[in-house]
Amino acid sequence: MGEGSFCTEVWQRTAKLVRAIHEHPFNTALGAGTLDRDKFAFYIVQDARYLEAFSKALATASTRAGDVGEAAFYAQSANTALTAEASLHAGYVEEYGLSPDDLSGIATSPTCLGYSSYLQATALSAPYPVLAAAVLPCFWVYQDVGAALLERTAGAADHPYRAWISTYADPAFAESVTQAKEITDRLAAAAGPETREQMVHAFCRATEYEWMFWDSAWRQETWPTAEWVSL
Ligand SMILES: Cc1ncc(CO)c(N)n1
Repeated sequence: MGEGSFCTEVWQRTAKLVRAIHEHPFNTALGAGTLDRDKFAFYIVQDARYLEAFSKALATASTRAGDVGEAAFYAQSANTALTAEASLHAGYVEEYGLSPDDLSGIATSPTCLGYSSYLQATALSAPYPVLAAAVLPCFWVYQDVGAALLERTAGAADHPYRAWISTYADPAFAESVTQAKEITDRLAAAAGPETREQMVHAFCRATEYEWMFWDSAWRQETWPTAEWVSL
C-alpha cells in the first residue's frame, strides 16, 4: 500500500466515519462487556443474514476476477464467511437459547436488507474493481474494530463477547484484510478515472453501511410499517 494508493486515500476519506464506528455506543459497550444481551442477539441474527449476502457477493467476485489468485482469495473468503463466522454466530444463538422459530420470527432489518441488497446489486451490475472496493470495508473495518477491542479488553479473562473479539482480532483475519487491500490497490491502479471514482464511492458507501449496521443493532431497528402488513 504505497503513498497515494487507493487504500491510503479512502482510509483518509473515511477517517471520521471510522472513528465514529469505534466510538459508537454499541462498540464501546461491546468492549466494556456491558452491551445489552438483546442488542447483541439482534446484531447476531441480522449479521447471519448479512453474511449470506456478503458471501454471495464474494463468490461473485471470485467468478468475475480476471486473475486466478484473486479468484482464489474471494472464493476462500466466501467460504470463511459461511463457515468460521457462521459457527461464531451459531455459538451465540445456542448460548441465548434462540430456537428456529424465534429466528424466523425476527424480521431482517431495513439496514441489513439495504446493505445486503447494495452488495448484491454491486456484485451483479458494477465493474469488478468497484465490487472489490465495495466489499473491502467489510474486511478492513471489522479488523480495525476487532484489533482495538482486543487491545482494550486484553486483561479481561471472562469477557462475554470474547469469541466475537477474537474472531476479528485474529492474525488470519488480518492477513485476509492485507490481501483484500492489495487486490483493491492493484485494481485501482489499473482502472480509468471513472471506475476509480466509482471505487471510492463504493468504499465510502459500504463504510457508511457499516456504521448503520452497528447503529441499527443498537436501536434494534424495525420496519416503521410493520403494523400494517403481515409478513
Ligand atoms: C456487517 C458486517 N460487516 C462485516 C463483517 C465481517 O465479515 C460482518 N460480520 N458483518
